[in-house]
Amino acid sequence: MLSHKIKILAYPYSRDFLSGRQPWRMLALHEKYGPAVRVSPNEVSFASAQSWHDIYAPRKGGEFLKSNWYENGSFGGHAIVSVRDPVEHAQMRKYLSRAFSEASLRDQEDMITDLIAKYIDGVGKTAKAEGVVNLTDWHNFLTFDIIGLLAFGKSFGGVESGRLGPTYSARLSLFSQAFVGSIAHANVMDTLKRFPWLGAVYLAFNQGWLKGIARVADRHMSYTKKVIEDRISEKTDRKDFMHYLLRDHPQDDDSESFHMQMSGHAADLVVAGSETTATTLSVVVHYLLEKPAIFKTVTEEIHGSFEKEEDINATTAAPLKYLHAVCLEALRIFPPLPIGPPRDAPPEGAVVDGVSIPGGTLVSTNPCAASMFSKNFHNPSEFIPERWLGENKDDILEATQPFSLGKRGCIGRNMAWLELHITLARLIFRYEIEREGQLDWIEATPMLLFWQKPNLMVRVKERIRK
Ligand code: HEM
Repeated sequence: MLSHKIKILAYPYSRDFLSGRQPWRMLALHEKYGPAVRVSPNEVSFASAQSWHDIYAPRKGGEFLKSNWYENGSFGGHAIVSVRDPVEHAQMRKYLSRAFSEASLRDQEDMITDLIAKYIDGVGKTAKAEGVVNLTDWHNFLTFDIIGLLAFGKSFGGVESGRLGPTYSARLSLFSQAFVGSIAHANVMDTLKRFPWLGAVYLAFNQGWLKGIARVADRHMSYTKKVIEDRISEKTDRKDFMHYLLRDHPQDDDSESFHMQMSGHAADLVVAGSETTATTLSVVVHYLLEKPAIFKTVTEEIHGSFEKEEDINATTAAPLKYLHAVCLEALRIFPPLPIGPPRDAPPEGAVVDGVSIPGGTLVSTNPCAASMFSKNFHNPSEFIPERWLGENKDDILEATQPFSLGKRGCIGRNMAWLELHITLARLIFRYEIEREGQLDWIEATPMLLFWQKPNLMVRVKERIRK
């Protein structure tokens, strides 16, 4: 039995999920009912620092494993993000870790910086030609290009063309269309699983639509597999992810299952590593434009630290304390992964944040709710980088865990930090940035598994350095 401490709600969880406002509805429920809320018959949502620890950190006894929600995606759940079996995952994580080690990141830094330099130039050129630039697009170009280059051996050509030009549309359009399709598929399947009876009725009336979505997901898989086969047969000494995966993967063969697994990893890396980083970049710029005093402080920090833009690299940008605090605050106020990563309670049950949870119950910590809960942060809707600097007795900082934690925590967080630090430091070093029009970021950003980001229209002008 679920502990008496939590209320049972007749809550239209999946309807909210499809409406795009689910993270904010979850926050409202937590504000009303507390840090543990039972959101569907077999599911409890949490919003506390302790729950992050209890559910996701390594623990003695049975673990909380990824739920069957992860099987909704493509490649049948046998790639790094979606695999559920802990033994299979540990094996994958071990050989993937080498592609994400400090040494590998150093090998990859030049490739990443080269794309960031193209992004910086491209933003300026577009502003000159068109007056305004949509930074949301440019952050997508940049982060998809970086992961494209590292995971597939080919950038999508976004920062080079700066528009849906022939190379870009041929590669990214197909991929992103397929990507969105596969996410929509995952979303619908998730909703149907929660309400099997309703699901059966729904499916009976919507066969064509569902088949359409499944076809797009299939296209995603075939396209990914083709690109990976090209990469596997390419002779190159480029130190991209595939270099390490092909070197360290235990199965040294040319079989269909080997190709499928490499394709699955590459697809998972694109999904996990591009949208999330692009969201953070846009959220940082949005809030800097909202808060001129904060923008001024971070600009002074960057200008006080560098003489030339080329001096900004992973080693020199990482110590910029205020910039780092700005990024942490962006990750708190708008967590890039908007859903609570779902886990099954171990068969013998467990205690999460003081609540007894029976075996098999679906649990998660909701990132938005935990990051914005008034019991965790003072003025939670205010963008205050100072929370992350010096002593802080007002906030429970561990309540926000944008990269999650434990064995299934983000393997790419060092790479994400590298991208955030260099990109933002170089952008702010080179340009004065002004907003064009108005934007309420939270209102304008629905969530459909990933955030559907609004346009971030800005004017940029090269700074004249004294
Ligand atoms: C700001 C940027 C990022 C954020 C906020 C973020 C967040 C997360 C979160 C919350 C998880 C746990 C997901 C879950 O339990 O379902 C995760 C896992 C993961 N992330 Fe990231 N991520 C970011 C960037 C990246 C990058 C750049 C890469 C790769 C290039 C990456 C690769 C992965 C992978 C492979 C996993 C699955 C790890 C495993 O299960 O062993 N992420 N990330």
